[in-house]
Amino acid sequence: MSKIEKHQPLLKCFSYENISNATNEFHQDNLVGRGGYSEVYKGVLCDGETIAVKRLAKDNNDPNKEKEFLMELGVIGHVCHANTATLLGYCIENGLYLIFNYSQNGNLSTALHGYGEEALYT
Ligand SMILES: Nc1ncnc2c1ncn2[C@@H]1O[C@H](COP(=O)(O)OP(=O)(O)OP(=O)(O)O)[C@@H](O)[C@H]1O
Repeated sequence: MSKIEKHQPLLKCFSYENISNATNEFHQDNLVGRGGYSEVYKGVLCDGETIAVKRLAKDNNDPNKEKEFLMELGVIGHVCHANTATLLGYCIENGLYLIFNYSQNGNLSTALHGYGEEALYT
């Protein structure tokens, strides 16, 4: 059992084939956003569920990026809010990936800034 499976037993471990098929091999048409160290792609799973796949940029010069990814997995995995996308799982094949349900509101930051300060307290 991997460290991730041990600490996040409720998260699904996706195969690379699964997320690659869902995003049409990470086609540029499916690119919906860029973060500080990642790219986010929209995808559709076989069962029709729409997902957002956050792909950690391949940058071997910065070991902190992998640490950040694992931290996000740990923190977001426990956050539940109407305006946040739910973390469904991860993939650790051919890179590092976080899989969220696709949210029209984007991510937590977009939701908070988009809806004003009161969103922080509701
Ligand atoms: N679950 C989601 N559904 C739809 N769009 C999303 C989702 N998650 C992220 N995005 C889009 O991707 C963009 C970048 O993602 P995000 O903001 O999570 O990266 P970041 O946290 O700013 O940067 P990083 O995590 O790489 O440091 C967002 O602004 C949003 O447009």
